[in-house]
Amino acid sequence: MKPLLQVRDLRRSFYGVKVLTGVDLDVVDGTITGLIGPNGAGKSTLFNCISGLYMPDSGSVMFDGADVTRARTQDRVAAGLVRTFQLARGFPKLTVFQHFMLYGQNHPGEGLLASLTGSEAGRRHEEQLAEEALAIARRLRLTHVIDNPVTALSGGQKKLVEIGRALMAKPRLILLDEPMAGVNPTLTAEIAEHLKSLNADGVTICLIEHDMKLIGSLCDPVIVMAEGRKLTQGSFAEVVADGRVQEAYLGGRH
Ligand SMILES: Nc1ncnc2c1ncn2[C@@H]1O[C@H](COP(=O)(O)OP(=O)(O)OP(=O)(O)O)[C@@H](O)[C@H]1O
Repeated sequence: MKPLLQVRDLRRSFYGVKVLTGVDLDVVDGTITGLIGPNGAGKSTLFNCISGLYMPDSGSVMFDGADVTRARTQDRVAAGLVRTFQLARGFPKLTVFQHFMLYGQNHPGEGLLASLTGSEAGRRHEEQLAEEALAIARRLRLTHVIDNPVTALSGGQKKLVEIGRALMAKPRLILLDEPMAGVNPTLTAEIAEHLKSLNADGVTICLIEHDMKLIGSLCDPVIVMAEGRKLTQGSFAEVVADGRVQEAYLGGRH
C-alpha cells in the first residue's frame, strides 16, 4: 500500500512548549484516515505543518514522493495537498459561487493573468472554472444556495462549502479539520456520504474529528495522537480497545 503522505519525526514548539514531539505517520493512497486524540494532542498543529501554514522546527513531510516540508502552501495545493479552512477565515461576504471561483484560481496552470487581462484564453478559463463550480455545487447539493452569501448558510452548509472550495483545487489528499463540528445530525450523515463518495472517486481523505461514531463508520485506519506524537494506529475497533488509548483520553480530561 502506497503512502501518499509520509510524516517523519515532525517537531514544533511554541514559545518553548513542545507541541509536536516527533510525529511519524503515513496516510495511504485511497484511504479515509481518521486522526483522533485528546484535546491539545497536537492534531491541528500537525495539519498546519502538513499544509504549510506553520513550518515545523524539524522533521519531514513527503507528499507523493516529493519533499514538501518547506514548500509554499500554494505549491502544496498545486501538488494536490489541500486542507480546508473555516469560512470565517476567508471572505464571509462572498457568495458560495464566488468562493468556489476564488479557490479555483489557485489551481496550477490556470491563467490568472489571462483571466485578469480579459483575453480570449482568460474568458475560456473563467467559463471552465464556472462549470467546475456549478458541478461541485450540484454534487454537494448546494445549487439552491449558490448565490447566497456564505454568512447566510447553516453550519452544515458552511462545512459543505469548505469541502467544495477544497475540491476546486482538484485535490489528491484533503485534510479536514472537524468537518462535522456544529452540524446537525441529518447534515452530518449527508456530509459523511459526500466524503465516502469523494473517496470512491479517488480522493484520499485525512480527517480530525471528535465524533467517535463518525470516525468508526468512516475511517480506516484510525491514527491516535497523544502528547504531540502518534500513540498508535489500527482499525477503529483496535484503537478503542487499546488500553493506552483509553489512558490517553482519561489523562487528557480537564
Ligand atoms: N500558534 C500557536 N501558538 C501557541 N500555542 C499553540 C499554537 N498553536 C497551537 N498551540 C498549542 O499547541 C497545543 C496543541 O494544540 P492543537 O490545536 O494542535 O491540539 P489539538 O489536538 O488539535 O486539540 P483540539 O482537539 O482541542 O483541537 C495546545 O496547547 C495549543 O495551545
